[in-house]
Amino acid sequence: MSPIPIVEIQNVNHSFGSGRLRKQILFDISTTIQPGEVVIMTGPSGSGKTTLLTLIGALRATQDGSLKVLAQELRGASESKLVELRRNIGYIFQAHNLLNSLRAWQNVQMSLELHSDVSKQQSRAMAEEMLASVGLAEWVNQYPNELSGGQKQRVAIARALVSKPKLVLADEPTAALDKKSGRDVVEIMQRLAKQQGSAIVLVTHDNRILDVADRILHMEDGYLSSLDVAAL
Ligand SMILES: Nc1ncnc2c1ncn2[C@@H]1O[C@H](COP(=O)(O)OP(=O)(O)OP(=O)(O)O)[C@@H](O)[C@H]1O
Repeated sequence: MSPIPIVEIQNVNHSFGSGRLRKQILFDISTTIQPGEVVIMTGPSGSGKTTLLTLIGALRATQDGSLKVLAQELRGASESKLVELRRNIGYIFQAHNLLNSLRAWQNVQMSLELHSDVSKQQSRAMAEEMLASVGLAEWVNQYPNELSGGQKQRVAIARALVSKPKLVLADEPTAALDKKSGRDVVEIMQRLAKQQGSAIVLVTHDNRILDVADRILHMEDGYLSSLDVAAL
């Protein structure tokens, strides 16, 4: 029996605006993402990548077609279902939104607070362990302002992964990083995804990291196609 897909998208269309200003951005998108898969989405600016990522992340309403995440249909789902689902998704977005008044470990611990089955003591230990696994064992007590861009991004990754989400969505996670930090960051994500059996969907313009992908999806003018990884 094949595993239950993490993401199942069928014939999704998406438009912004209404009336004469209505503009279709996504056209007939279909794809399936399996547990443990690292999927990279590339494509020119404005082609619709972030729109699709936010649809998958239950951050905007699915208008047309079917979009299932962790076997839950998002189209027509109630807000409470969507809130529940979002707890199972790790988000790593470009502006890492760390809270400057909190230490690194507290920023990571925050995302465990939604999980009522974890005690404060446990969640601190889990946060510190996750920071260690992204190479920040010595930095758990620092505030974001005391960290470099690459280190902040690693804190954001630790925060997204500490609750072991089944799905991780990352929008340009390496954009602000130098070559080595960018490489480190995606390799950490890849390793943790494989260990935890999570799926990762990563939007990037950064050609240097394409080799971490199991599959590359290319978006062009709102249409999605698969690129052959072996041919790259
Ligand atoms: N809230 C919105 N209202 C209206 N149009 C929008 C909205 N969000 C995005 N768009 C438009 O949808 C199109 C696709 O945008 P999207 O951000 O998905 O592209 P992208 O491929 O992620 O681009 P980039 O690589 O520059 O981030 C663009 O033409 C954009 O202007």
